[in-house]
Amino acid sequence: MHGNLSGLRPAQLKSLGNLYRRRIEPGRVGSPELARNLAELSNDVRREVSVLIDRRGRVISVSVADAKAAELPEVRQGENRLAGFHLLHAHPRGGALSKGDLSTLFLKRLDAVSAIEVRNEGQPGLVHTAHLTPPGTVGEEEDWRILPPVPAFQIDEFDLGAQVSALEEEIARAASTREAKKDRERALLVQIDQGEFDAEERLEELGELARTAGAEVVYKELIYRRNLKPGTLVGAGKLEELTGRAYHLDADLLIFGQELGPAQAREIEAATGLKVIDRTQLILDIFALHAQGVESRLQVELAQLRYMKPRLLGAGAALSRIGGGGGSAGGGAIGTRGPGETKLELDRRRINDRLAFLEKQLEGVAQRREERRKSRERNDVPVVSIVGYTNAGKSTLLNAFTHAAEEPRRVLAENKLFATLRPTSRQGYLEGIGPVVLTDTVGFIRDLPKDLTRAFRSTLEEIGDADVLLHVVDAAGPGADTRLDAVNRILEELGFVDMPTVVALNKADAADPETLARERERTEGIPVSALRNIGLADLKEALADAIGQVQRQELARQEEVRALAAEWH
Ligand SMILES: Nc1nc2c(ncn2[C@@H]2O[C@H](COP(=O)(O)OP(=O)(O)OP(=O)(O)O)[C@@H](O)[C@H]2O)c(=O)[nH]1
Ligand SMILES: [Mg+2]
Repeated sequence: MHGNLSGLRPAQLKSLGNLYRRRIEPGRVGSPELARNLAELSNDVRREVSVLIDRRGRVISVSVADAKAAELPEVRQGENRLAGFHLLHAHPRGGALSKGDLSTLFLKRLDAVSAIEVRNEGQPGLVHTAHLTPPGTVGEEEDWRILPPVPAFQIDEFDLGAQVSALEEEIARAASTREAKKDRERALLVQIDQGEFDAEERLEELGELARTAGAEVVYKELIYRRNLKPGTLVGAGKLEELTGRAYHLDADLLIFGQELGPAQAREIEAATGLKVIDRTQLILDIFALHAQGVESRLQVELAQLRYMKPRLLGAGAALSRIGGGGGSAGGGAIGTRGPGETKLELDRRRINDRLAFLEKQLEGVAQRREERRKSRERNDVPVVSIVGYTNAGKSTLLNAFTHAAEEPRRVLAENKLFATLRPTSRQGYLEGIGPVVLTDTVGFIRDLPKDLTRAFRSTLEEIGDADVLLHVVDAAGPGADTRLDAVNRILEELGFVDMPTVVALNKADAADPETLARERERTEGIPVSALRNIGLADLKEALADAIGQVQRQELARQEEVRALAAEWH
């Protein structure tokens, strides 16, 4: 027996215990006799009394509590089933199904919930029953259907068994059509707005990230919260609402726009029954999908493991949560994909070994890269590093600049975030300068996850080798200025301050003229379209000027050194 039993007399406890002996006809809500018992008892103890009945008509649990607090076994019958039992309880003060009753029905996937109104003298009055509606119900329909109330002596007339079978069939049918269509994972997106000016843009960007990771975004919401709840960030009520939405939109993935702590993710997952991933996990997942070549794969795996390590510690549940997916970059569920061979199913001890191994491997790769860099330096060819926000058009611009329109010289450019992870250098030519090396590299994003920055350190450091930076901005998308600032902030964090920079306002063909003019004024950038070959001559001229200036400064410096040396001799 469960619930608040304090102050109950032995006789009352005995009567409650006797409820376990009651059996009803399978597939019915209850029997008139059981309804009478419950009403009497509830009246007697002046509290709600609940019984849980399984599909064979047996009472499996008795609680002196309302529906929300009633003891429910923690069984999940699989995605396509209901819980396999229904809740019957008595309201000592009368009244129909409460909000708590209905949300328990929904969240616990009960077969049904029924409330017996208790009249004076403990007589059972009307019985109110509700059951779930099929998933995918849209429009005005609620998550549940409330049946017309019946008097207690007719409680056994409703065919609950038939209703449950029909509903389960419906749920299974929806699931199998979805399976057959091989749909992409359907995701709900949530961005918490704490008053940031770019909250809207962040939600938009989260959508782009989700799309790139292969999810179908079926719902997005900006949730304003001045103060975050420690456990669930948004609070239990909001999570209930999201659970309902997910059910009707047939989604099972919930993506948060902010990084979730290990305990938070687990708590939100437990409350919603959905797979929960955060923005960092999503970005890591995209990197895992796009990683090609030894170095990028090592880097991505390192970043993933570092992110996961604290999330694996001390939690069996978390381990299965993260380890569930496939190991290949192509397959597997979003948030669980890993690069290369390694499945992300390592235990705590092996993680440390693997981390040490990856770090060592990367050191080796970085060293070889360093040697290559040195030999290039000796060549004295000026280097231009193309930097910018992800999807700004860096790779497209490199292709346009180096006339590398054909395979195999063409570098991959596509409408996906983080298409490029590996720095690629191409030889180009600038009038008045001669041959130059142009290097395309991994794109930036605001709040770049720290684990990624660390893992990609050697790749990012190469940016600093450039004589001139070519900062590519997508001038067509919303918030060009925020993205430009975000890139500058990251460059600063990486220690690249005061590097000679030329700004290219790309996608000018698609940009709104007003925005373009404003950005031009603000950044002294040069409008171009890498895709349509517009403005490239101007851009080349600006680059040549910048390189020329760097070279003149370098000459002057060498001159000074020579003069100093001459003085000393
Ligand atoms: N309209 C328009 N689209 C462009 C232009 N330049 C690039 N794009 C498109 O923008 C998308 C991203 O281009 P990429 O060159 O892959 O961008 P990136 O900066 O290398 O992106 P990441 O490597 O993912 O960081 C592609 O779909 C391009 O076709 C342009 O001048 N105008
Ligand atoms: Mg690229």
